[in-house]
Amino acid sequence: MACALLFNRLLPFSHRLTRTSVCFLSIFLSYLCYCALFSAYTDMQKSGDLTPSCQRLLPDGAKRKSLSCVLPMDARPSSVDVSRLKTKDQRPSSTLHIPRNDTPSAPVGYVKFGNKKLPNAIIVGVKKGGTRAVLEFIRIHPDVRAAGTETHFFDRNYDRGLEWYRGLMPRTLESQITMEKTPSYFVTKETPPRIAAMSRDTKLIVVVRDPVTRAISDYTQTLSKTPDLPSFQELAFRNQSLGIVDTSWNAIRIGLYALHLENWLQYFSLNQIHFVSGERLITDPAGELARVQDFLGLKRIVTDKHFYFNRTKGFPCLKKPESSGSPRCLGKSKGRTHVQIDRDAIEQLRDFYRPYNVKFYEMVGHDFKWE
Ligand SMILES: Nc1ncnc2c1ncn2[C@@H]1O[C@H](COP(=O)(O)OS(=O)(=O)O)[C@@H](OP(=O)(O)O)[C@H]1O
Repeated sequence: MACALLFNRLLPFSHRLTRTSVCFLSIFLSYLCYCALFSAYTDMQKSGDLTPSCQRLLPDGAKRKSLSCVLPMDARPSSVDVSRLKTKDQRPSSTLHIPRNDTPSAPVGYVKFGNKKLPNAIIVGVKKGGTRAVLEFIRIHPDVRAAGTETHFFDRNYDRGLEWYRGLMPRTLESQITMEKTPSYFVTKETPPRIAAMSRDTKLIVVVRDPVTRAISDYTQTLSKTPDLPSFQELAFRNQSLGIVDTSWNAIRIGLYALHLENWLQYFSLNQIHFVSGERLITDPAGELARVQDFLGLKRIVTDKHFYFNRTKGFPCLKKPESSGSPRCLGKSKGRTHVQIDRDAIEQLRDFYRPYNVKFYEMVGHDFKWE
């Protein structure tokens, strides 16, 4: 418009026809330029040419710390072939799924790498053995990601199917291990064949603890939720004066490790199962974690420098990460003061468990020294 007015004032009428043609021509040329630019931009989006911004976050060698890749919000396709990412380590398993509005927790401008995979390793037990500590300690390893809650898939939720189970897992890069822990698996008869049906290569971790202490810990937890529970002795013995133990009580039954292990060995070989000492996990967490990392085929990254002994808690806790945050101890339900049980009852239970413990030591080739 401004162009037309200017021309009207400055030039005589005879030239107006030519001027109008020039105006139309320039509008038409602008339209052509706009079309060409727009189609090039759309092609770039379709081809997923997002490499430059991802590469800034994923330099060679920066293996898997960068789980997010910053993309401009207006250049986000729903699923992008990441075969263009330069190195294998930069690539998630097959496709880069970029969530849309169904991930409200993701910060604006960020997308997540990786896929949800079925677990490669499961902490299958034992209840009150120290399973939470092992999971929380191993998951600080950059090559490990874990489901936060106990899924109970193989014992209570099996009917929901493997896709439901997979949906509970965190996203992982191809090189990362997916883990979960559900301590009741170890004593559930159906679990070993079900895990074997998912994958015979699944690595299994069992955190074991003196079965007498474990039973008292289990009872202490139940009592905290059910204050009118009968006494420990009433539940543990059918006849205490005759020393007859009630093996139908779960708190006792769980500690018969040799019996449960026999069931597992029908489906898995011993070298697929790693036993963590619940006692040493408290006195030497770094040593136990070194063995767990070896078993999982991981570089020993979780070491002494990650732990400190918290005197108030009476347990090892995780040190403050370098970047930010605060030191982390497990919650109040871990490391409770145990209910006092009389010495005779404890001695009777030790006598009861001894042959089962010895059998267990023989089976696994390690003496846990529960005396
Ligand atoms: N670092 C650290 N901090 C706190 N607690 C620790 C730690 N390492 C091992 N433990 C022991 O873990 C016991 C709880 O075991 P679980 O996590 O397997 O319990 S549960 O089955 O998930 O309820 C818990 O048992 P209780 O002491 O009887 O409460 C602890 O003894």
